[in-house]
Amino acid sequence: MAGLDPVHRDFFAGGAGDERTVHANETAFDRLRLLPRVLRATGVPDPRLTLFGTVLPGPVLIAPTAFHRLAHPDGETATAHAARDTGTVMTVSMAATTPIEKIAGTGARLWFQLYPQPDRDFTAHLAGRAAAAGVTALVVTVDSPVFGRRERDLRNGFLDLPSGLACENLRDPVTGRVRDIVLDPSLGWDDVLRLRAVTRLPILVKGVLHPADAAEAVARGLDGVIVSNHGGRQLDGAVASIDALPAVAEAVRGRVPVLLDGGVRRGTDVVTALARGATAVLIGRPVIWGLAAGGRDGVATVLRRLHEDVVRVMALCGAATLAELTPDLLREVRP
Ligand SMILES: Cc1cc2nc3c(=O)[nH]c(=O)nc-3n(C[C@H](O)[C@H](O)[C@H](O)COP(=O)(O)O)c2cc1C
Ligand SMILES: O=C(O)C(=O)c1ccccc1
Repeated sequence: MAGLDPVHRDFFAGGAGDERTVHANETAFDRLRLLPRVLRATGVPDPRLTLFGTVLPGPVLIAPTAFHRLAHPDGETATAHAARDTGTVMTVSMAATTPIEKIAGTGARLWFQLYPQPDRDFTAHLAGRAAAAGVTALVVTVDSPVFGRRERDLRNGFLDLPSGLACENLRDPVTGRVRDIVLDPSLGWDDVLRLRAVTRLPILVKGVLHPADAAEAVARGLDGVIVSNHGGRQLDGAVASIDALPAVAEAVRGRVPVLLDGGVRRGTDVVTALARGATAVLIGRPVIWGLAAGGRDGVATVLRRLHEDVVRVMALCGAATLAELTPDLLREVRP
């Protein structure tokens, strides 16, 4: 195995500023301890859930991450094969280095993430292209009016993909050239809602931390909320995802699914997030590390181990189903 180029490792691992939020996403779980129930005769727990009408084998999905071909030559195709092998959903990044049609050829369940582009026609084209390829939901990332200041990348001079790799889904249908991703500080709710007119797919907003924004998303008829600080890569100093979750779940009141990403590494983290009100979780970096270490099989191993761990932790907590993961199973302790 070639191993990751240290510059690319920094791109994947790193975050904004002092990486306080990167760190906080993981350490915030340390303050939350489980209060297990006993003698509940659960048998083997059932970790399945239904999301947008589809039964998934468990509550762990793949978060959108850019540039998989920097981690492994098979790139997003390998990740998608692993998603297919395990039955989970892969959220394909707008910054994928493989065309969505090729990723869809694996037969995996896919969602597609996008940043609405100032060129509205191109955004509509992209949503239509993803839908035509067979994705079953759109994820609109709303925490990126500008790029976070990623100091590792600045130090390393990592600015762009090496030649031979490109954001294949940004190919202009007319010119055939790959467009640059434009982050748009003028983006508003109306820009997200414009996607409603071009697709019947469920639309989730990703990157919500404030409960008022979650309430707004529901009020505007969006289909799901992803509590996320972009893995600490955007606003350094933003609250850890798991700490933003309770207020968001309270604001949403079960009207739409509330997903969470950021710092989820173990079955205990998954169970903690669900007990705090998440419907499901997504993982970002663990997928990249599995991909870099072993391609399709590496990602499948990460997904399978986490899945098995979730089932074990459910059993140890006395929970037969995900619905039994409730806030009474948690205690907050002093660090
Ligand atoms: C290398 C990398 C690339 C990412 N690219 C995207 C992206 O293209 N679009 C997006 O919405 N989020 C992106 N994210 C954020 C992830 O979707 C997710 O929010 C985050 O990785 C979750 O935290 P975790 O890595 O601690 O699991 C990226 C994260 C990483 C680490
Ligand atoms: O790295 C990221 O977090 C990210 O979102 C991204 C988006 C577009 C291109 C490269 C990275």
